[in-house]
Amino acid sequence: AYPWGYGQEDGPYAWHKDFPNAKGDRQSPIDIVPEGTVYDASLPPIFLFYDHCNSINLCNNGRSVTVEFDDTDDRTVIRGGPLENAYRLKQFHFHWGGKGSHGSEHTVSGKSYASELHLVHWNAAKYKTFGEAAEAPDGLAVIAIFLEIGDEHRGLHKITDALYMVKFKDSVADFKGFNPKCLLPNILEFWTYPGSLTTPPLHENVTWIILKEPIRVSEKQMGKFRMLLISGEEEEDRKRMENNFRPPQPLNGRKVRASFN
Ligand SMILES: COc1ccc2c(ccc[n+]2C(=O)c2ccc(S(N)(=O)=O)cc2)c1
Ligand SMILES: [Zn+2]
Repeated sequence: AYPWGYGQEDGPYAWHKDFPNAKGDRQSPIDIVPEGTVYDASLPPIFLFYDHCNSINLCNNGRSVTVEFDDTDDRTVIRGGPLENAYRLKQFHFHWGGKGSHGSEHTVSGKSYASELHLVHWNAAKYKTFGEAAEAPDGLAVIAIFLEIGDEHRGLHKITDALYMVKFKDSVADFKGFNPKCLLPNILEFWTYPGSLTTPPLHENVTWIILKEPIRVSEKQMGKFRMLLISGEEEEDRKRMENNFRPPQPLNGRKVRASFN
């Protein structure tokens, strides 16, 4: 398949050549303008049933670092918010910058955050596998959490202390027993809108749920993400994994609803 990335030649501005969805009318991320969102009092709160969740491994796929979950039963699901039924957690991953406060994919009134965490869920009530859901119109729901620089985050330590195990592209390491509930902010107020995957294949089948409250992580913790490489162990020119974010895309009249006033 077309080797896409985030560089000058293979980055977001070139993806349309192999992934026509890139110029679709419901692409993600977007710039969220709070004054332009609609407060929807009928939106139920979002519920994360993560108590029996268990992570399996940590992977460096050359574009991001992901923590994969056992999604063979309904032990780790989200419900409520804009969702018609339960969506099952499949993986989470991050997008980040090279330094400072750039790195998030969604922005709020043009403000970027240092990083953005995506908790990727699939509609297990209607589809049998993630792959099937990933091709279906109501297949995916992603919860996005902004990371800003501040004190170190105790929950994130387990991840940043394990990143050295997956330094190179296509490396995988055991990573069991991690529960991402510890990465949630205190308040689960959110914006929601219909969008897409923010990486190829850019499928336009994602219900986005963006938490308004960021979590704080230290510069040192962010630095450990930037030590990851997009190059494989055997390659001589080592390239860092950083700035793996897609810029905001046209809203095209989509409605962004807010769960709060
Ligand atoms: C053929 O169908 C697919 C579907 C999904 C694929 C994928 C390849 C890479 C990542 N994924 C993903 O699972 C994926 C990609 C992007 C995101 S994001 N950044 O949360 O929008 C979430 C999940 C292929
Ligand atoms: Zn993502």
